[in-house]
Amino acid sequence: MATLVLHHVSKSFKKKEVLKDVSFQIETGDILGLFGRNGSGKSTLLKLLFGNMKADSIKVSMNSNEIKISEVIPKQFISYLPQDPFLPAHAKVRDIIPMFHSGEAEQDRIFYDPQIATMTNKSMKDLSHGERKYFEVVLMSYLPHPFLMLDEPFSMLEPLHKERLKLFLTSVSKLKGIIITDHYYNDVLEISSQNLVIKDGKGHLIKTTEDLKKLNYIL
Ligand SMILES: Nc1ncnc2c1ncn2[C@@H]1O[C@H](COP(=O)(O)OP(=O)(O)OP(=O)(O)O)[C@@H](O)[C@H]1O
Repeated sequence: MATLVLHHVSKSFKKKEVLKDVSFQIETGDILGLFGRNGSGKSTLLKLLFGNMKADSIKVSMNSNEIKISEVIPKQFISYLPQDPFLPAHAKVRDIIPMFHSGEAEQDRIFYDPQIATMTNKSMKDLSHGERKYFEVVLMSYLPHPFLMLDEPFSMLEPLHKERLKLFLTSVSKLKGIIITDHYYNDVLEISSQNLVIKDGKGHLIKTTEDLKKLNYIL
């Protein structure tokens, strides 16, 4: 069982204060849904936590010990799927799997996933947006990191892939804590155990779609 606590993160871009005060705590077994309108700071929050963008202030604890953000990647605390493509365009799916997973069992799980088995000979550039997303999520999910952050994993997925991915992420969450930000809020709410809306730079814990209305995320 692992616990990740983010205390009071803040970030401004020049005079624009995007995040003023956002905190949360997640544990193995949790799926945290992260919502907010376009430009509210969701992707920024994930980048600050991963360490590929510098926060103005941030405090993170892992299992009650404060950690440095610079430790997140080398110590394999959190894996992160960014919104934009990050895998080499000309590399084939079958060659990418062993780049991320040296264990035979993990490789086989990914190779023999029914959706991925049909694309192993294709290069990343030849996958559709939905095929690429599905592959990236599965690739990241089998990493050993106790926490996983997914930026828009459901974007452009066909309904069948989306349903499969929800089942898959629910099973992955038994072994790790997951943070998902996605505007497909109904899909996220279906599998999440906690939900946070970022509005005016602050985090608001919510429970229902009614709360999303109150925070002007939906009508
Ligand atoms: N590197 C940067 N330099 C300047 N401003 C930035 C930078 N990155 C993000 N921003 C600004 O910070 C704000 C938050 O951006 P962010 O991408 O985190 O929003 P988001 O909530 O993920 O939005 P969306 O739902 O559209 O993906 C936006 O106004 C954006 O323009």
